[in-house]
Amino acid sequence: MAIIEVNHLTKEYQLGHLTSAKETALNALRRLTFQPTLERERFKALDDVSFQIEEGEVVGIIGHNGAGKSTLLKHLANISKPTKGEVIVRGSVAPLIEVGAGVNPELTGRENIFLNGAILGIPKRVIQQKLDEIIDFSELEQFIDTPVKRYSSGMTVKLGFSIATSMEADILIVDEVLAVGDLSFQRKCFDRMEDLIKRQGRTVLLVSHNIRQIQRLCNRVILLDHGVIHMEGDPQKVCDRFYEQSDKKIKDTMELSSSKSIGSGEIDLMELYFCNEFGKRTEDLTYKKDCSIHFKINVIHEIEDLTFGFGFHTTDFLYLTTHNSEEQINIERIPRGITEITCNIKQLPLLPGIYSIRFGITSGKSARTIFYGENMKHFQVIGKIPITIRDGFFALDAKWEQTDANTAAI
Ligand SMILES: Nc1ncnc2c1ncn2[C@@H]1O[C@H](COP(=O)(O)OP(=O)(O)OP(=O)(O)O)[C@@H](O)[C@H]1O
Repeated sequence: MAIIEVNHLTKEYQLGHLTSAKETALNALRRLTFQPTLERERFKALDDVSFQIEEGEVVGIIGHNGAGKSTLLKHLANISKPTKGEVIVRGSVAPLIEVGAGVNPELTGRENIFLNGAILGIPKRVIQQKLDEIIDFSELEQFIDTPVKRYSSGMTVKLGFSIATSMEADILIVDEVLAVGDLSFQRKCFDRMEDLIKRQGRTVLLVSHNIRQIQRLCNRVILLDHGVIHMEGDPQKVCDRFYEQSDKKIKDTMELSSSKSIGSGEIDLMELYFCNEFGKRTEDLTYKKDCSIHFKINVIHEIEDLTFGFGFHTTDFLYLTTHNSEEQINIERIPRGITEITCNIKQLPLLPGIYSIRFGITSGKSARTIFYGENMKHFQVIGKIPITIRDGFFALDAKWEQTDANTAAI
């Protein structure tokens, strides 16, 4: 029998408040005249969600902000009640939801350890045995007899995590906590989670925006989108879908963002577009395929000795290429009117993701700026790459070889 069963779970919240004096007065009048009052708009944070989790499974829940992840965990931890549907949990739950959840601010760290143990039905004697280890892991020896309300949020999470992961509940529910606290503590938490999962075979539900962590720790992933299960199953496939969704979202919002440019007024950039390896206009470039970038300019005054350059940058302005080497071209003279300058790129080395372009034109040895713009055009690089090279921006065209084999040393 599944350890967790979620059947047609729906959670509705009410949107906004009836705060305006007019609305309040109108409702009073309606009540007096026995008419129905104005209702606040309702919306579904979870909409008919069903799934099951077997004992020993490690399930990741991912999705964009507001997708319903925390709401779902709160129902599993019995902190929230469904509007419709049911949640069946066959075992004890150690929830680590929201900073400090499960931790009472009025009590000291030590008292909280006993309180949490008692809630999970763990005998005092057993908690006593675990006490040193919990305090040691939390790195809070000095403050363990201080009320938690005097702790920083990072300290509260350290305490909460140490308690939740030491109590040996059947199910551990963790919301985003691995991203809190200092880096060395995050590392420790991650190692402990791996230990709980791999060595102890605990059932774990994990919410995180750190998709890499989810992929590494979980054997199943649920992708939530606007309160419904968008996809569920193999971590790599589901996380790939999430990356695709995120890339598209960034691209959609990017197209609305404006570019920044300065210029002397002698030249205008009229159009910037890409072509694929077959010379066809495209919005998306493909990793490791040839492509070209086309700059259509309007020369208002004839200028001599021009240098054109461009570079790629990330959407948060990390420059990935300089624009003073191969990305440059010198042109002696361009007449007035519309001209197109094209740069051909062999086997685009940018890894799949969203990028943008900066573009500049200078004149003469002094490199007088004629035009310079950043964020001129956002584009997506697509292509299949192994999941292991998801981070970084470039793939080097490199080959390994063994250049020396010294067998004598063995
Ligand atoms: N108590 C509440 N009252 C009203 N709306 C709420 C309440 N709690 C959550 N919501 C709304 O429900 C939706 C889902 O919220 P939830 O916190 O579950 O999302 P999430 O996927 O965990 O998001 P995030 O990644 O930002 O933490 C959001 O639109 C949120 O504003």
